[in-house]
Amino acid sequence: MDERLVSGEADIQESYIEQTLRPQTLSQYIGQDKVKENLRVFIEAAKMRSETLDHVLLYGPPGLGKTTLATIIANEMGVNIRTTSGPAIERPGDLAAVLTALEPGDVLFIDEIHRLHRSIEEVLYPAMEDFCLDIVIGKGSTARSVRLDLPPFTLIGATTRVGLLTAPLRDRFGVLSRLEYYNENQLAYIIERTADLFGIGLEHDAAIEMARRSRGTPRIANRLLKRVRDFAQVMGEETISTELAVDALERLQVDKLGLDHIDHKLLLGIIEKFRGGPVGIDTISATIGEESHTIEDVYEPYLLQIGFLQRTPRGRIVTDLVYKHFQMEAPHHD
Ligand SMILES: Nc1ncnc2c1ncn2[C@@H]1O[C@H](COP(=O)(O)OP(=O)(O)OP(=O)(O)O)[C@@H](O)[C@H]1O
Ligand SMILES: [Mg+2]
Repeated sequence: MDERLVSGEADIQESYIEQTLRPQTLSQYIGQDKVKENLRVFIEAAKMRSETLDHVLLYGPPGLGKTTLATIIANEMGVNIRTTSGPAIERPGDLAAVLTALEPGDVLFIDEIHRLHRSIEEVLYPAMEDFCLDIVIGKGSTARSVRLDLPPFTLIGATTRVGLLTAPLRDRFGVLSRLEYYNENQLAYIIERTADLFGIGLEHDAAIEMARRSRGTPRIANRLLKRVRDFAQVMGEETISTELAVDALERLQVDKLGLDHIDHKLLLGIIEKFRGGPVGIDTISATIGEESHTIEDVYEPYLLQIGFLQRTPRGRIVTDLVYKHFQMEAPHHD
C-alpha cells in the first residue's frame, strides 16, 4: 500500500520534500474557499481583540492540506507552532510537558488526534476549556489535586477519521473545518506552482492531465509531477509537454481518472464475482486480499466521491459509471 503512487498518504521521504512545497499564507493556499473565508474572519477578529484563536479541528482525507493549513494559521496569527501527534503522546505526563512548555498565544498542533488515548484526552479538556491543568500529587490517601495555569493557546487538531473522535473532545473545538477534495483547475494550479518551485517548464495541458489523475488530492498531484519530471529529465527535456506527460502517466499505470491496479481489482472484483453488488465490505476484503479498514479508509473514499461506488445497507454496489469506464455492458437490474 505504501508504494502506491496514487495513495493520499505520505511516505517518509515525501514529508521532507513537502515542507519546501507548503504554501505559507492563506492567499497562497489554493481552494478550500469556505474554510479559508471563515478562518480569515476568525483570525482577524481574534487579532483585533488580542486574543488567541478558538481551537480548530481540521478533518478530511489524507493529503488535502491539513498540516499545511495548521502551519498557515499559526503564521497568519503571528505565533509559533508546536507539533505533536496522537500516537506520540503515550502518557498524560507527556501531554502535560508539552502544554506547560507553550508560550502565550502558541498554536499546539496535534496530528492524528483521533489516536489520543482516552486518559490523555481527559487532560486536554480543562486545558482547552480553562487553560489549566489538573495534576495529582502524591499517592493514596495523601494524594491531592493541584490546578496549574497554562498560557492561553490554540489547539489545532487534525484527523482523517473524525468519526472516531469522542463527543466531549469534538465539542471543545470552536471551529470545525472539513477539507474537501480539490477540483481539476485547483490541482492544475498547484502543479504549476510546484513546477515553478522545481524550476521546470510545464505546458498547461500537461498540468491538466496530471490534475485529472490526482484524485482530488494535492499530495498526489505533486507526486505525479515528480514522477513525470523524472521522465522529462531522462529524456533531456526542460519542459514537460502534454505529450510527454500523457506518455509518462501511461507508463506509471495511472488511468485517466487516477485509478490504479488496486482500484481496478476492487471494482472488477465486485463486477465479476458479485455481479456488481451489493456485497459486504468483509467479503470484498476476503476476495481482493486487502484489509477491510484499508479499503474503507484508503481505497473507497475516492471511489465513493466520484460516484463509482455506492454504500447501501446491504453492502457496496458499483454504479453504471464503472461499466462505462471499463467499456463494459452494465447488467440489467429488475
Ligand atoms: N491548498 C493547497 N495549496 C497548495 N498546496 C497544497 C495545498 N494543500 C496541500 N498542498 C500540498 O500537498 C501536500 C500535502 O499536504 P499536507 O501534508 O498538508 O496534507 P495533510 O492533509 O496534512 O495530509 P495527512 O492527512 O497525510 O497528514 C503538501 O506538500 C502541500 O504543499
Ligand atoms: Mg498532515
